Amino acid sequence: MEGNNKDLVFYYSAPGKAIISGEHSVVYYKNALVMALDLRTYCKLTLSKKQNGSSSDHTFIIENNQDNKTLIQILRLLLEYLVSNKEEIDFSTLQKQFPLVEEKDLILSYLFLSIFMQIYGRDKSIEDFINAFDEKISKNYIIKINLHSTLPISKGLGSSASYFTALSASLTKMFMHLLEVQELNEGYLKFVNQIAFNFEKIYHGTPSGIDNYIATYGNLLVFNKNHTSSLQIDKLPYKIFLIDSQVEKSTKKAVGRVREIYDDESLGTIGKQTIDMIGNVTDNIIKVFNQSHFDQNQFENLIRINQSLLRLLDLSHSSIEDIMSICMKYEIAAKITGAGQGGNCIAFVPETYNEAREREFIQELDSHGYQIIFAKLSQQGVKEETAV
Ligand SMILES: Nc1ncnc2c1ncn2[C@@H]1O[C@H](COP(=O)(O)OP(=O)(O)O)[C@@H](O)[C@H]1O
Ligand SMILES: C[C@@](O)(CCOP(=O)(O)O)CC(=O)O
Repeated sequence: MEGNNKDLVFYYSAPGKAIISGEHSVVYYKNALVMALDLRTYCKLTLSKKQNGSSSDHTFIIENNQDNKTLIQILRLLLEYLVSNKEEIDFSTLQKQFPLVEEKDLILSYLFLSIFMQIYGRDKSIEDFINAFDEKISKNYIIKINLHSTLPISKGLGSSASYFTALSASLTKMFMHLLEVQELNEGYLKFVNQIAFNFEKIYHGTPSGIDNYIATYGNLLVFNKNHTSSLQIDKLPYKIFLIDSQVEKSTKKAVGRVREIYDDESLGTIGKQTIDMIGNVTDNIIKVFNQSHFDQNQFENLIRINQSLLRLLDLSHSSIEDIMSICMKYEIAAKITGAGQGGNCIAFVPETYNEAREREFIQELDSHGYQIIFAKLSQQGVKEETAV
């Protein structure tokens, strides 16, 4: 927390991710191997004291680089609605209550108030909540939110989780400060991870939780819906190329398609077996990482098998197939990363790969119109940034 001119700044960032193996099967309680990327979403909250006599209309301002927009004043109405409803509210019910509010504004307000209410304490009365909200926040402060990201959005690299995690991290610290809460029962990171997970559900329906987990904790992790562990590896023996298929994808749709195949009795157990095999491939990849000698050949075979299995689940696309055939031509192991049907592919270019051939590979992808991001593993999950 730093500030100029008496403003207080709460500035946090969270990374995106690339799934090395185990997308989709992770939804079915299999292990997944996931790495945090050095591409992040940054959320800077600036808390300024209101001048005497200023109206309370500008409690909440979202600053984008060019575009300044005041969030509509639904916060109080939303707060009244939330505190008067004791059951868990699903987002579609909430949307019906506030039909005139744009989805993204409603999500942001809901996130803001969810964190406020949890930190203030669920056992308080409606009046307590409203008074605390007015006294500690809306009467006294203007909160500016500045968000920016180095992560491509909606491309299978976990932008939504990185966004929710960075935002939750900053808002949590801000409310802890405003409500004079020193510590959270479950601990700060666990709290942030849980909030980000709840908001991922709004976008994705039934997310496994992998994206928010890696955004919170960073590093290279074996993630399972029931447990997680980190893998200690200083450096991958590969350069990571993230290749954008330029095709829009929807995680909800892709996860739904896999569910259809999984549940389709006319297909027998093909769906289930494919998910089991992806789980198996992932466990074998994890073994490769745990061995004292990293067996590149075995790793690359497993990545190719993984891609074939994802294809079986209808997660490919003609552009993805095109990328795969270029990778095959250059003998580079690659697969979809994230939900598939579009978005990004991950290609593993060995550190020892011939440089001239690597340039040709890049040129060929480029000539087909595919953009590449060269990404690195990030050890760090959510972290405080220095305000300038
Ligand atoms: N920096 C950001 N600012 C605002 N919204 C964001 C940002 N990053 C992600 N989002 C939200 O997340 C959605 C993308 O979610 P999703 O399709 O799951 O992406 P990804 O594949 O990157 O995880 C966007 O449509 C947007 O609503
Ligand atoms: C397909 C899935 O395994 C990963 C989705 O990743 P993304 O939303 O494409 O970044 C879904 C999940 O784990 O929730």
